[in-house]
Amino acid sequence: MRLEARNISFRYGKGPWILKNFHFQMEQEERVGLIAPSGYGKSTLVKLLAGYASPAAGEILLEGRPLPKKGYCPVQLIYQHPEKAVNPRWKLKDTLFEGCSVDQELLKSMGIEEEWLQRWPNELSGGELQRFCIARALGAKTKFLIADEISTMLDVITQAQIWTYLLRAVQERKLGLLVVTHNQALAERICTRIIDLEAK
Ligand SMILES: Nc1ncnc2c1ncn2[C@@H]1O[C@H](COP(=O)(O)OP(=O)(O)OP(=O)(O)O)[C@@H](O)[C@H]1O
Repeated sequence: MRLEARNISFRYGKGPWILKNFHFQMEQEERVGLIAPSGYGKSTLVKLLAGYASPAAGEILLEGRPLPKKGYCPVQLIYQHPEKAVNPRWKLKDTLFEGCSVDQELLKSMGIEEEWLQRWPNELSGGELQRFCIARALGAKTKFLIADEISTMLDVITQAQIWTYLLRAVQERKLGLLVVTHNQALAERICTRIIDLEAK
């Protein structure tokens, strides 16, 4: 299965063009690293790829078709700040089961303790909360995962733990993985291909 941005252009309102006639494609078998200096449009591109925004021109295609307009999106985006990606007024069990059902085995494999489900988001550490967000993104219909600077705010031990869990899930479920990072060493370690937007 292929995820593709075909000749897309995008700008916020009447602002400058962030992406102009831009092409990107990756296969489900790939783990692609996307690197570029701050402000180059990495987060904008992944928002478009996951269907959170639409390009002004061009198309986002999954296996040659537009992303579904309703229901579960097979391209799931995980953000840098997990606390901004969950509703602070919902207990974690409600957040987790909002989009799709998540099986117990998956929770266990992500190191999520059942008791945590009864807690509020601010009662978990950043690393624990990020694991929730990853588990939430791993619905049965997910085909591509996009990780947008997901470990930047975490200490190195928690970073290693997060990537171990995530890469195991990607391998087991044969998901495509797109990793947005400023960390070239991380990209080289986990990715099968690296795209440098600055060099494009
Ligand atoms: N909601 C928005 N409204 C207006 N401009 C925006 C918005 N979000 C981002 N931008 C602008 O779009 C450009 C690209 O931003 P984007 O966040 O995609 O870059 P990035 O490469 O992910 O940067 P970083 O590495 O710092 O996260 C920046 O100039 C930014 O100021």
